[in-house]
Amino acid sequence: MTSFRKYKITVPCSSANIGPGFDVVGLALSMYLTIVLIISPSAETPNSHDSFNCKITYEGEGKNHISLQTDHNLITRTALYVLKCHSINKFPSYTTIHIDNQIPLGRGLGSSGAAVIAGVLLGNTTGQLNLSKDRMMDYALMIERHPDNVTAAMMGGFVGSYLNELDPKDAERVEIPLSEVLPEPAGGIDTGRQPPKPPMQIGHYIKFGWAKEIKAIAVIPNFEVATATSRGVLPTVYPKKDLIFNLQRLAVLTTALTRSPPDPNLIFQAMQDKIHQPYRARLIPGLPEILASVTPETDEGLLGICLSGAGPTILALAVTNFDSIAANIVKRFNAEGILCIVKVLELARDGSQIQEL
Ligand SMILES: Nc1ncnc2c1ncn2[C@@H]1O[C@H](COP(=O)(O)OP(=O)(O)OP(=O)(O)O)[C@@H](O)[C@H]1O
Ligand SMILES: N[C@@H](CCO)C(=O)O
Repeated sequence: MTSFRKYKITVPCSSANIGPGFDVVGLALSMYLTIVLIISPSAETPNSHDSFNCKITYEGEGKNHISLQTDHNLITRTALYVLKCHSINKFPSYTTIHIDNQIPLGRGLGSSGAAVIAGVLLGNTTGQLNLSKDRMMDYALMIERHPDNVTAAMMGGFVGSYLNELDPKDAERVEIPLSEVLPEPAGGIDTGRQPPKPPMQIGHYIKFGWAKEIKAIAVIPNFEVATATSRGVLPTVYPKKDLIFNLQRLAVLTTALTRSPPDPNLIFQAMQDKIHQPYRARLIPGLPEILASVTPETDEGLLGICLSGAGPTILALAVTNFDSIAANIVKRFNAEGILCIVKVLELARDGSQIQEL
């Protein structure tokens, strides 16, 4: 019989790209997705758990539209994928999952990356699989195929990562619940076959330093841009000069952000991008004007400014004057008729955590 077990899973939000590092760098920040997991020998009420032995409750961002159905919800679909790779088709009876999500959805703050990481941790814990964080990353990378958000959310801090190329046979298996095909449950299809275990060490990462005085101001508009849409507007081929532009800046940026005191002139220029932000401007009213007009000259304390992940959130890195920098960005969005909320966030150094309660 199952013994009573209770855990808390905590996963930070993340901001990917930081200007030139498209699909390469991610920054874990202090806003969290939290799950309280209870595995109990009995159910409080009869029939409260579904055919996967699971009951989900939810509060916070997405409360009114995130599916609580175990085979649709990204967190539990991911956990089921991890379990099925180990020939386990259900959660242990009776599993109750309470999700508290503070990360706004579809705003460029890594909500799906956090959900995928939470799901992998959930699968590992419920299946008692004892996977290491490095091995769990392989599962996360099979689902979210760009490593920037998931690596930051799992490992914490400011990270750079690259992926090994997947064998097309592994990449195309329909049992894998790809995060960007949501909300349609087109991935994670139950074919009766065991899904493929990910190859070992799909991803490789390195944690950079981070100057302790730098905080991240997230200006979060009140509309969503799905990552799939925001990737859909990008070209498939780039001019060589634009790639060189980004590579030069990224090489400087990863070290510039470790230096105390940080140099605003170096960082502001090193956060410029020609690979994704210009193309995404048509999805985000006011974006080019905001990125060009909020500078270290106009706003003392500002180091650099960029689109957070796939947008529409604007991320400003700064050392002082957080409120006035935020107000300046909000004012420019307001002029486009867009309301925003603001969060001043710290680096989340530790990444995802699981704690037995
Ligand atoms: N806590 C959650 N529980 C279940 N599903 C979630 C959760 N958070 C996000 N998702 C799923 O991920 C989708 C948002 O993912 P999307 O990749 O479009 O944006 P994002 O991850 O917030 O932004 P970005 O990837 O640019 O940082 C949501 O619409 C939802 O389907
Ligand atoms: N690097 C990704 C992050 C969003 O998930 C992008 O910009 O599309």
